[in-house]
Amino acid sequence: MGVIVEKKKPLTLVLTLDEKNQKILLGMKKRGFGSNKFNGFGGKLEPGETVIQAAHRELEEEAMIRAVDMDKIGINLFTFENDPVALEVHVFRSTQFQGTPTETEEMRPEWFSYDMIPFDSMWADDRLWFPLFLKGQHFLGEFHFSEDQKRILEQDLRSVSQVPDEYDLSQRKLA
Ligand SMILES: COc1nc(N)nc2c1ncn2[C@H]1C[C@H](O)[C@@H](COP(=O)(O)OP(=O)(O)OP(=O)(O)O)O1
Repeated sequence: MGVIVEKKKPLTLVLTLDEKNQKILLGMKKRGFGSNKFNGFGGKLEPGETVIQAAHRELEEEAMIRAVDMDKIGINLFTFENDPVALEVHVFRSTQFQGTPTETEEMRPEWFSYDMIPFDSMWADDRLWFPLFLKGQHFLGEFHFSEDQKRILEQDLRSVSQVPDEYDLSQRKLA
């Protein structure tokens, strides 16, 4: 079962929706972790930064847009075979923004219709939690990946009424 997790690293992930036209803004990651995959915009926290501050900053840095609203919709805890550090990814849903999505050093933004989301070119977990996300349902997920980061070996996903500030490792379902 799962892996022994010694610590977790918080990260942000912002997904921007055009609800009127039923479209989602994704970015092709051009470098680093998850490169050559479409994903939302986000990354690590800088020293002294809160999760929400990091979410806004990363969206501005990677897509050149400023979110007007930001709803924390879920947390996904990712573990990998033979790695004691879990990634705690705080997922945000934004429906209004200022500016024009623009290609940056890290990401190439592109809009996709809800029914044409390129799951084959995304992380394997995305097709599992996106349906909850698109419906606006709050969730907590755990995904345990193979060492090569390609396959999900175990997973747990549940709707919650409220998303906690952080993922309580003592409550892990895959422990
Ligand atoms: C493992 O499964 C994942 N699925 C999804 N959908 N997203 C994930 C997964 N693992 C990580 N992420 C997200 C979380 C972040 O938004 C990015 C990774 O951020 P990165 O490591 O690139 O952080 P930066 O601060 O931008 O990195 P630089 O140091 O390169 O600026 O992926």
